[in-house]
Amino acid sequence: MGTVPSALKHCLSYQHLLKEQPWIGEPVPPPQPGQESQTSGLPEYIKIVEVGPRDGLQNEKVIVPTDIKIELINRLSKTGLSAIEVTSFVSSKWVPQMADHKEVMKGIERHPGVRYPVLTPNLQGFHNAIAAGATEVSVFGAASESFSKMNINCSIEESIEKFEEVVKSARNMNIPVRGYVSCALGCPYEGNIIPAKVAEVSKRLYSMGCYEISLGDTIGVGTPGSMKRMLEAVMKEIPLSALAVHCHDTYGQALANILTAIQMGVAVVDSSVAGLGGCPYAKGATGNVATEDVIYMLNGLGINTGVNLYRVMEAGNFICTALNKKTNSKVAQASFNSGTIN
Ligand SMILES: CC(C)(COP(=O)([O-])OP(=O)([O-])OC[C@H]1O[C@@H](n2cnc3c(N)ncnc32)[C@H](O)[C@@H]1OP(=O)([O-])[O-])[C@@H](O)C(=O)NCCC(=O)NCCSC(=O)C[C@@](C)(O)CC(=O)[O-]
Repeated sequence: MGTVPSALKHCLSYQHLLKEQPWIGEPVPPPQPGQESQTSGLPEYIKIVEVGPRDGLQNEKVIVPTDIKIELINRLSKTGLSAIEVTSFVSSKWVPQMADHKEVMKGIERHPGVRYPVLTPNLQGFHNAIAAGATEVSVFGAASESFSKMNINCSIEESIEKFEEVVKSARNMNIPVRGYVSCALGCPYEGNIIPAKVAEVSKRLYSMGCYEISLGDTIGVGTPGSMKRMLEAVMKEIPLSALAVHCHDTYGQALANILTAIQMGVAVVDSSVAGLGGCPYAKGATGNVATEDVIYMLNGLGINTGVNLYRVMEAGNFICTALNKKTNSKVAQASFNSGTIN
C-alpha cells in the first residue's frame, strides 16, 4: 500500500466494511410487508450464473489439475450461488483445458438448490454430459457467421440444426437447456453485429425450447449504448424474464453494461469468480466481469442475489493462488491490498 493514508487503508479494509456496512457482504433481505423496496424500479432479485469453472478456466494455457477445478466448484457451491457452470463437453482437440469434463462432473459435490449446467455443442456432447451425470446443459450459438465457424466449425444455420437435436433429446429427458448467443455486441472477426441479427438468433433458440438466452459480449467491446440498442431489439422477440447478460470486461465496460441491462429489467447476470476467463476463439478478449464486483454493485443497489460476497472472494483467492495469478476483481484487489484477505 506504500504511502496510502491509514484512513484510506481503513476504508479499503473489507473486514471494516463488513462491520460498518453489513449490506456490502451480506445478501439483502427481501422487503417486509408494507416496507418499500430499496431497488426503485430495478429487479429485487438477480440470479448470478457463475461461469468461472468453465468460461474462466477454458482459456488457461497450463492445464489446471482436475482436483483444483473440483475444489473450486465445491467452494463456489457454498457461497449461495444457485447456478454454477461446471465444464464443457466439447472436443479436447479444440479446448484441451476442458478434456477432464467427465471427471469434473462426476467429482463435484452437488448441493441442494444449486444447478450445475455444462456446455454441449452437439448430440455427442449432450450424450457424454448426461452419461457423466449432467442435469442441465447449454447450447452455444453466435450472431456472427465467422465466429460460429471459428468456434464450433459450422455456420449459424448448421449450428441451429445441431442445437435442435440437443433440445429435442433434452426435452425427452426433462433436461433444461440454456442458450448462448455470442458476439451480441461485436465480433472479433466481423466487427459490428447488428441488433436484429442477435434478436433473430435469440428468437430461434428460445422458440426451439431454450428456457433462457444468455447474450454474450464475447470480446467486451459493448457500451451501455450498444447494450441498450441490442436489448431493445431482443426484447421485442423474447420475454424479459428469459434473458441473461454475459459480459466480458476487455474495455472496462462490463459493470456499466450490466447496470444498463438491469435498469431495463434483465434479472440474470453471468459472471466469473476473480474475473477469470476468455474464449479460445476470441483472441485478445479478457475475462468475464468478476462475480465479486457484480455482487458488490448489486449489494450496494439493495438488490438481493442470495450470494455471500466474502465466500466468493475466498473461492477467488483459492483459484488465483492455485493458478499463481492476480485476481481481476477490483473488489478483491482492494481487499487484498488492504491486507485483510490472504
Ligand atoms: C463443436 C466441435 C466439437 C465441432 O468440431 P468438428 O471437428 O467440426 O466435429 P466433428 O463432428 O467433425 O468431429 C470431429 C471430431 O470431434 C469429435 N467430437 C465432436 N463433437 C464432440 C463433442 N461434443 N465432444 C467431444 N468430441 C467431439 C468427434 O468424435 C471427432 O473425433 P475424431 O474422430 O477426430 O477423434 C468443436 O468445434 C468444438 O469442440 N468446439 C468447442 C468450442 C468451444 O468450446 N469454445 C468455447 C466455448 S464458447 C464461449 O466461450 C462463448 C460463451 C459461451 O462463453 C459466451 C460468450 O462469451 O460469448
